[in-house]
Amino acid sequence: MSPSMATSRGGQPFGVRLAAAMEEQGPLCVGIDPHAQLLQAWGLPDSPRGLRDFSLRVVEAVAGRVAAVKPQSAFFERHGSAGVGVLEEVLAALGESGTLSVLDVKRGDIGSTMAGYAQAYLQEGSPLAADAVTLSPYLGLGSLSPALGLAEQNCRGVFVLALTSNPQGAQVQHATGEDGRAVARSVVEGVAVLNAPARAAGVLGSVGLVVGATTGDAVARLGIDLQAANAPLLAPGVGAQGAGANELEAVFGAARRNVLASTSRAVLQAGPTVPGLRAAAARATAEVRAALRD
Ligand SMILES: O=c1ccn([C@@H]2O[C@H](COP(=O)(O)O)[C@@H](O)[C@H]2O)c(=O)[nH]1
Repeated sequence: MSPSMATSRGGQPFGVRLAAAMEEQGPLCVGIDPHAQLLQAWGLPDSPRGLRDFSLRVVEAVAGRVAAVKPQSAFFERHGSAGVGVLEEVLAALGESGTLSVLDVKRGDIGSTMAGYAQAYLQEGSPLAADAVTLSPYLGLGSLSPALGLAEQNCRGVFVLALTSNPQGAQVQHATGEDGRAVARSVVEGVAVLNAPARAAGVLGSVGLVVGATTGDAVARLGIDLQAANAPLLAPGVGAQGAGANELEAVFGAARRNVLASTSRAVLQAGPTVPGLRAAAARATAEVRAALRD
């Protein structure tokens, strides 16, 4: 890591920085998901220029006002290299604003390929580096080691998919492994081991989990102890997918203080004006703060 970049994160692990941001701004992450329909609704072309206007307007509206912002890589990639260039600009703008970026790319692969992804998203100086990145453990949690190592080295974080917000996820995540544990439970327990040193130090770990706010009673039913994981819990599914305050409280229970609730369309639909977006983000923050913190 270059000394200047290390200094810019104050040498603080991602989990510590996220915990502070959630305390200060409230536990909300706003997603930047520039769907073609949203670009149209905002009166923007479905092109890299429209993508750029859209995304930088969201950054202007919410940076410094929410704990984190989560660009969805797919909506940038669909515009090819120009779209990826816009994603680089968005990540740079978030970095300059001091707002944590969570890049939603759900990467997972083997050995040297995973190391390549890790360098793309977690290496100092990479144009696509984010404060944290989403990862898929379905090639085995151990296959994520290159990303876990680089994230730790650079005070960045990861969010490992455990129980995703989509109903289809249950087919894989609720399945029982050879040891009798559900796959999702094995992932959570593996992450608990990774976060044990942070727990011993009395701070939130930097290896997070994705647990959808739409997952109903799955956490309890599968015998998952989220609190024991000492992990930041990224909770998509709030808003357009139907989850709200009640679902957040029911899904996360005693682990609710570690939750970063994530919503995209529910805020983005309030555009295209900056005040409109800001007001929607403030309403969402108040709702999730009441559910998770009060
Ligand atoms: O389990 C998951 C993991 C990621 N997502 C992503 O979050 C947003 C949700 O957008 P909304 O408009 O708030 O529904 C999107 O980028 C998904 O890919 C998820 O929904 N569930």
